[in-house]
Amino acid sequence: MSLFGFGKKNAPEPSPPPAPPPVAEEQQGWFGRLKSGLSKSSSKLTQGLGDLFTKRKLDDEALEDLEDLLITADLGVATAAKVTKHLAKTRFGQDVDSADIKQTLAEEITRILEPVARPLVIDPSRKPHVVLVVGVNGSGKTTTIGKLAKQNKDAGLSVTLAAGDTFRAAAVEQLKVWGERTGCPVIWREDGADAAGLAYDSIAESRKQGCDLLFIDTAGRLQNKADLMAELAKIVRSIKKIDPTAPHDVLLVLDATTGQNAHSQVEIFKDMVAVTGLVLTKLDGTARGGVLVALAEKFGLPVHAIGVGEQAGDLRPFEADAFAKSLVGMD
Ligand SMILES: Nc1nc2c(ncn2[C@@H]2O[C@H](COP(=O)(O)OP(=O)(O)OP(=O)(O)O)[C@@H](O)[C@H]2O)c(=O)[nH]1
Repeated sequence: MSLFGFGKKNAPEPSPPPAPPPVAEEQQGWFGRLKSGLSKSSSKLTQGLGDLFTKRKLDDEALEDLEDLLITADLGVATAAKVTKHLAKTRFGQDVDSADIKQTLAEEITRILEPVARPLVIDPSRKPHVVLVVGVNGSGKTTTIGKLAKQNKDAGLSVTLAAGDTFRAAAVEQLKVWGERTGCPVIWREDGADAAGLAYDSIAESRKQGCDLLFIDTAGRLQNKADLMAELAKIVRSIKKIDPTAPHDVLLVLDATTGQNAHSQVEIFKDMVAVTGLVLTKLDGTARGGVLVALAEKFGLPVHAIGVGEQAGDLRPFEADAFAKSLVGMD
């Protein structure tokens, strides 16, 4: 069973996987990494809460201060209003301290995140299950593909990578490095080749090889929105010519350090292509991790995975409760 929750049918007998670490140890390790990854985001909130609520009556002024703090922590106006409204209903007039607020905050954030915390489900019987990966330059698309390829390969699936960013030789090279690292074949063309043609060929080739899962990387030049839109539309048309049911997933990779700018990226890409889910990267390098909560509240798109570092193990399925607790700095 993969970390990303798929089942495998008609597979050749896999070699026995290395013994996994005990579940508790493994989860603790990830929770520790998640917590330290989100420490910049959580310390902003924790410090703010500590300053506001040493011991304080929850009156209108306190609620207003809290709402402002949540907005500055990138949780978004709607989420901040929702959380403070809930607190006003349940605790108004009571003496509260920062631990009380953290607890309630974590519960509210979990409630908001739970509906969007959904793993990427791969159906290997599609041969291949096609995942188109989109996002602006530098958001972490190629790295995310590499990490997902490794995890799925380790789980026993055959995985192919297609270097659809045919404009940047460096992007193709980077994907080839991940291909070598993970032992996954990479389908690529010379600079400037037609990305839509490459996408078509990569499905044909994956079919021929009986490959379970295909990731198609794309260029993300937002400098010219019309060109990018035309290119993505052409890629999707081309994919559908060979498999009308594909792409089976369209992942939008967002760099969390861009904070509120992530909202406009979702709007723009949703206009261009039918985005089915999000991956948020670089949550380790930012104090703006709260933006994930605002995105969940606003768009309701599934968040499949989050990245808290550059190593393959630093991308994991998104879990609402662990994220909420880490974000508010709880153990
Ligand atoms: N700290 C940190 N760095 C990350 C994470 N994910 C990706 N990166 C780094 O971000 C940089 C950009 O990632 P890429 O995968 O090249 O991004 P891209 O979207 O493919 O970029 P283009 O190829 O320019 O379109 C690389 O240096 C990655 O190592 C993460 O979760 N945390």
